[in-house]
Amino acid sequence: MARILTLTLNPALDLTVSLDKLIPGAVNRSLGLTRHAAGKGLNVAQVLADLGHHLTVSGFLGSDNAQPFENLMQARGFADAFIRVPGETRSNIKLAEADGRITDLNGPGLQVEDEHLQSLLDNLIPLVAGHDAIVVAGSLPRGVSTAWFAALVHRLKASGVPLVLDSSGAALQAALPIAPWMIKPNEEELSEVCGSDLSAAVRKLRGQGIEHVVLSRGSAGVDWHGPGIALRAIPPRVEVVSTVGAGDSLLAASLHGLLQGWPAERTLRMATAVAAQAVTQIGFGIHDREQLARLEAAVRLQPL
Ligand SMILES: Nc1ncnc2c1ncn2[C@@H]1O[C@H](COP(=O)(O)OP(=O)(O)OP(=O)(O)O)[C@@H](O)[C@H]1O
Ligand SMILES: O=P(O)(O)OC[C@@]1(O)O[C@H](CO)[C@@H](O)[C@@H]1O
Repeated sequence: MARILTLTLNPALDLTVSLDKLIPGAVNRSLGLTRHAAGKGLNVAQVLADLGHHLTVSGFLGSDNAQPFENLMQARGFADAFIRVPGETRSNIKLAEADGRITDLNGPGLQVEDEHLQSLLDNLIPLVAGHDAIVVAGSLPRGVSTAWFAALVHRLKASGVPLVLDSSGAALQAALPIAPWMIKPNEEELSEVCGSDLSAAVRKLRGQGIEHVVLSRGSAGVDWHGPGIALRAIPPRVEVVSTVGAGDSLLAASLHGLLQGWPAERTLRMATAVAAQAVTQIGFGIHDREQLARLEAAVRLQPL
């Protein structure tokens, strides 16, 4: 199995509040609260670990509330390469309604100073060569400029290790010209940075050297454009508990199939099933192999 490095510059404690129906401006009675150490790169790492890979996880972590993250890393056997920064890692609030609607309230994140940026580089760059793939995922905390981020992505790409990127807004925009090996935007993220003609955007991105564009389309499924690959996957209907992390699960399982050298159809079928399973749960990872096999059998694939 592969050694994979994930970078979560802006991790979060996900506080998921379950409630029947959200009425903004009213006193709402919740049904329950769950708390997970999370953030896109860490979520990806959990799915990859369940698929048998060895993980190193990096990014910035607030030293005042690092315990849940340290517990996760220890329980999962992740190599901890996070740089500690004074303060608290943000808490992101997810309001999960009974009909499956999710409202995200994501915080801005830690204040990162120049010394922490330097520590991250000093620590991360020597690690890169020992890995088979790098995943850079999520937003940027305060103090991390898009220019610094782009320079980092550039260095990671120059290492020659396959680089996967999942970000949004200005960070995504700044990193696209560097042409990561694979990107996984959702439709909204791609149209925000490339305009509303998504087919033209995908053609342009592929033309500038991005090998795999995995475009996630929520409950409508996934379009995957790659070398000799133009495939759409339509997931089976599932009972939605929380869509948080569905994109991370899709990315992780797609990377798994690619690293295993599987045919595109097998990879996309499995990744779509892993993502569909993710929406049936709060939290991250593959917990029910039988359900996964049933979901896989029910994924429909079409040429694009
Ligand atoms: N209701 C659903 N039923 C089945 N599969 C779903 C559903 N919602 C999402 N998925 C699967 O999860 C994938 C990722 O979802 P989405 O496009 O919402 O990603 P995302 O916005 O990056 O998610 P997140 O950032 O919350 O991880 C979709 O491409 C699809 O395969
Ligand atoms: O604010 P970002 O970094 O864009 O996204 C953070 C986040 O919403 O992404 C994950 C789901 O993909 C959650 O665990 C986490 O709270």
